Amino acid sequence: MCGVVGIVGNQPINQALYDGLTMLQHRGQDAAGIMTIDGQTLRLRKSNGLVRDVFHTRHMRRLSGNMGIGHVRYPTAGTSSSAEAQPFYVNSPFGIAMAHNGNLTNAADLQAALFEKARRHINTSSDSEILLNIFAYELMESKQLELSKDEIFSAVARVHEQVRGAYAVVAVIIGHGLVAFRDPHGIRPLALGKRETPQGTEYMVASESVAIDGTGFTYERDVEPGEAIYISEQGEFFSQQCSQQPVHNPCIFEYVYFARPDSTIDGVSVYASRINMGRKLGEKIQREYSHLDIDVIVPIPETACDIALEMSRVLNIPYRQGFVKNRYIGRTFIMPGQTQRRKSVRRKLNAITAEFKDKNVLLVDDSIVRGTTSEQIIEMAREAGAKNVYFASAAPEIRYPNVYGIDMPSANELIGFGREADEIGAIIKADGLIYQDLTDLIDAVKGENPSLERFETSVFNGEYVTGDINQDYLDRLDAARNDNARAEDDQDSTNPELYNEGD
Ligand SMILES: O=P(O)(O)OC[C@H]1O[C@H](OP(=O)(O)OP(=O)(O)O)[C@H](O)[C@@H]1O
Ligand SMILES: NC(=O)CC[C@H](N)C(=O)O
Ligand SMILES: [Mg+2]
Repeated sequence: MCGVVGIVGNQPINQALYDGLTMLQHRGQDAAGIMTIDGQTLRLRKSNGLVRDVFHTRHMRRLSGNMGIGHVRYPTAGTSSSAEAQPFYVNSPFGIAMAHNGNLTNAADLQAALFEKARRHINTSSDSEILLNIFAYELMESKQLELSKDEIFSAVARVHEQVRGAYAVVAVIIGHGLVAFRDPHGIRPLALGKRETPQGTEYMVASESVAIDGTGFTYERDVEPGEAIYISEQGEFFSQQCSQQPVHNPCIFEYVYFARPDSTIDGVSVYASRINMGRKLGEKIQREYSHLDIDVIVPIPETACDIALEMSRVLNIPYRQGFVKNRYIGRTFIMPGQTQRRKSVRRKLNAITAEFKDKNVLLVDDSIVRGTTSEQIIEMAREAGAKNVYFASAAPEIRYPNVYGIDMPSANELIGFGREADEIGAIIKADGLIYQDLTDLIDAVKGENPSLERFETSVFNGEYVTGDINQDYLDRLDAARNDNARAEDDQDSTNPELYNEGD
């Protein structure tokens, strides 16, 4: 799940882009990049690493100009090579840079079509470079030396007709302005903000509203599914629905895990939805598991803390922070390899022995994906002296791969694949395992915005909203992107960074 930002200002925006990316760091820890436009020149810095490590003072000085975009990356296609860090750049037409959150499901077909019809070369294995080239190709359709807003919007409409999957995009076009658009299902989030200055209005687009709040902009609204926004260099604002049939299916996993609790996505406060998840899960335990003798509820930091606190209220059982999180270790789930993920759990979380000794503990997490965290945490609770260790997950069993921007490409790597709760419980060695029901999870989010009728819930029920995913597709994805295949790919990925300005 990457994070994107874009700003059209009337003063240098490098610092605001940097600050926005810092507030989106939880969406991608692998690489970061910023591209600005200064007059007729695109200025770039991108590399592997956290935002604070990628941008030093000398890079920030280079990123001049009043308009630009930024990206934090969590790879879901291609490799982790710095050559695939974003934004990507293409020189024709005009000079375009793009940053993308999501994952395309017909990338291979698009790449072949691009070569057939336009002899366009894609230099990396990133789906985002393909998306940029499709957009560039469609902008080429206009034969004028200057693009009108209508030509930009019809180019986005043609992108929607060809591209399948999830994409929330920000792009800048030299001599024109910033374009942002969201796929017709609105799977990945994209928010719009504004800031008034004596020189006029400045605009910001970002994956989450938290980046808008944190940089002194004011959150206005979300970009609609299928909608495109164009803000010219002069600060004129235009928007248009570019899809014939937008159907809103926001990814429910944003609310479970990805997004920060202080963000609002599609009219839903992420924090409030997590409180609702805690309430629903607490009520299920009250209804169906009242025989469990629980002394204490302990969250697995960090995302599950809000959920567990609400469960403690519903169940009237004390909440204790039995694990301390090392604030210098990042999120485990979005790390690129299983070895790294396994090692990180113990480095990241440490038990406070007294909180477990001789107690029956209910551990609470937002989700169980590969089981990396839950298995080790239960072991740690036992080592700390717990009597019985129960485990509750605020998301239902994750049984199916994700193809829309969450790196779960292989069903075999999911602990919930083909297993029922008691089998999963036996593997993670829990004395009891309770999952949220999918209807309750949906109600927890929908309760905050009843106008949301559908969600992207494929990891729980195997229903893929774009309608183009079959078993054959999933088998190919598994073969290409399971952990072993990826380790080999990453070793081979010595591809030079074509457009980077170096260190
Ligand atoms: O079953 P697994 O494969 O271990 O994945 C699920 C775990 O990973 C995530 O935590 P993470 O450490 O990424 O971030 P957090 O600090 O925001 O909870 C999530 O909150 C679960 O704890
Ligand atoms: N998580 C994402 O949104 C990833 C974007 C893109 N597919 C990449 O791998 O770079
Ligand atoms: Mg966690």
